[in-house]
Amino acid sequence: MATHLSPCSSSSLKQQETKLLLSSRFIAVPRRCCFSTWVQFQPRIHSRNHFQLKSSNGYPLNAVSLQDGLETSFPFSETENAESTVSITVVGASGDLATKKIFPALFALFYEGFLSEDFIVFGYARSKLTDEELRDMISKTLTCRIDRRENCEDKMDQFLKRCFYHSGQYNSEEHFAELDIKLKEKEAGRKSNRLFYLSIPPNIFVDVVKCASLGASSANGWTRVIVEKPFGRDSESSGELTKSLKQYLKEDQIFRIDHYLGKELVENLSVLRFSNLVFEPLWSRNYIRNVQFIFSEDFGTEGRGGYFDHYGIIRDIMQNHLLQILALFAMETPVSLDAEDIRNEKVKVLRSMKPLLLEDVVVGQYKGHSKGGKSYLAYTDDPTVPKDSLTPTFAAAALFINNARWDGVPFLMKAGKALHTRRAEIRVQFRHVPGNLYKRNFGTDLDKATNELVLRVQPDEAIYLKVNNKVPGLGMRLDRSDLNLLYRSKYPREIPDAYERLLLDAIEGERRLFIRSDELDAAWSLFTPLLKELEEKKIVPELYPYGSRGPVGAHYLAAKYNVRWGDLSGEDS
Ligand SMILES: NC(=O)C1=CN([C@@H]2O[C@H](COP(=O)(O)OP(=O)(O)OC[C@H]3O[C@@H](n4cnc5c(N)ncnc54)[C@H](OP(=O)(O)O)[C@@H]3O)[C@@H](O)[C@H]2O)C=CC1
Ligand SMILES: O=C1O[C@H](COP(=O)(O)O)[C@@H](O)[C@H](O)[C@H]1O
Repeated sequence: MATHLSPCSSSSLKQQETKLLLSSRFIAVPRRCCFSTWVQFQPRIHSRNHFQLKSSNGYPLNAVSLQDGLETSFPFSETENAESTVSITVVGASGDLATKKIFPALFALFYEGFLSEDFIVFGYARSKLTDEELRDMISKTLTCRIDRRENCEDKMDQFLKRCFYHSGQYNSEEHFAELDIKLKEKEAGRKSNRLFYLSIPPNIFVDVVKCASLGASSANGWTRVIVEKPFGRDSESSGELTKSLKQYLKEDQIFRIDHYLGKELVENLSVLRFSNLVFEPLWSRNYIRNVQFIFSEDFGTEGRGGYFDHYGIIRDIMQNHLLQILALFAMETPVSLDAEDIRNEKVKVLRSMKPLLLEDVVVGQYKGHSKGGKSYLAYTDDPTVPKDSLTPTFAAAALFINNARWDGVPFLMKAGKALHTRRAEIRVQFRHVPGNLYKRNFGTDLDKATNELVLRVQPDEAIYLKVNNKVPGLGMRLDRSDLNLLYRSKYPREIPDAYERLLLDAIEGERRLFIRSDELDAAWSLFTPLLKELEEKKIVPELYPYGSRGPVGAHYLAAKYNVRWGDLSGEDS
């Protein structure tokens, strides 16, 4: 990774700490440090400068050591940090994602002290709004942490004062040049670091990148662009998108976001695996019988039918969120926690996957249903969805990794809208105990006795391991229990939203949780042939009632590989 680190002895650390107390120019960074787990767990004497920014991998990061996309690089010192500004322009500011997720995440970062004193937020969209109107709109969706409400109103006011709006077309370089003038005014001659968040429909990504990069790039700091999914709809369109983006940006300026990578439990997956001796030795075909990645929502595509019908659940959830988790789950140990080392390992896994066959996939679509006196509309009842749409709102798939570690292990995925519950989890089912002495105590169904590790990503984050134990008392009755790390009991503090982590990482230049273009290519290579076949053969999805557990085809698919879906086992359903 192209970072320039300034080594620092403990005595110079002390000098800098003194400097810190004396000079108000250093305010921004120490506040960040106060909340850093790195500060809590890293030794104080560190070979790197301890005022450097902290990234989500727990290491301090020299965030702007390289002017991303510019030819020259320069070391980033605290002095420069104090004299530089960060602006975040949310393009598509009037939209759903921006108001629901991005502005609230920025506020949370500000509230927690993770944004420097000098940050600026700009909303950009076509809607004609004044600064005040933007503030009014945003203020409705800002929330305070449940457990930390002190000064929240004041903080909101302070945050809103740093938010501005510029109305413009997405394909007008001139309008972005006007934004540039406004940004420069706020930056007041300091070095400017600029982050653009593309919270807009994908058909205008390239227009915006072109106009923003030509009209509003930073002249003296970094310019980065967060791109929301979907990154194309198949290998070809994704390749074209990448090519077009790279006309205006370098790869290191592009931050392709997959917000599932910012979720707490997904972050914890690698920690669990690589920092516990009890798990890593088991992490292979020798002990793991199958792995399941499950996503379900208890609501349909209401309000997003127009978008969804063009993509479907495989592109919306499987090709990105679930596949990214699979790659993290199955990758070999990376050389280090550096972004490139981790992404190299993820790409290797993705490229080792067996082509996905139509016979290993089940698709479904929800139909209308009445329950408890309430009627739920079918997917095709949405006026923005064609009546004869074959777009799947549910899919299940069995995937395989052709490598020594995972040969023959089914990796099952299941994703659906309008199901009976909202849930995202990773389930690892271990093999049966060979020659189990207690076999007869379990009856004929040995599956009931296998260990299962569950990472519940949401809701109610938890990691639990199903183990067998003896029921206390005379005799020998066995039972299954959960060794349960329930986050709300162990860590009563509110868990930050995924967008907070990802925005902070983008600001700090940490790319670990963003998708590199070769990862994206590999992900599309896996799904594109299947998607084409589904569409060319006009495969009719199996209908399932709104609010049900999905099509029965998913059970047959699992059964084909001797698997039972863990979420429907009765214990956890
Ligand atoms: N909403 C969500 O929960 C999620 C969204 N995403 C992705 O994030 C991005 C933004 O999503 P979302 O906020 O829901 O999108 P919206 O449909 O709300 O669009 C965002 C803004 O873009 C402008 N816009 C909308 N349609 C068009 C159009 N056809 N041409 C030009 N401008 C248009 C509008 O602003 P104005 O008219 O003022 O210019 C709108 O406020 C998308 O790429 C989406 O796939 C990803 C994950 C979840
Ligand atoms: O990317 C998407 O994710 C959301 C689900 O996100 P979550 O964080 O609320 O679980 C999904 O509803 C949407 O269809 C999809 O585009």
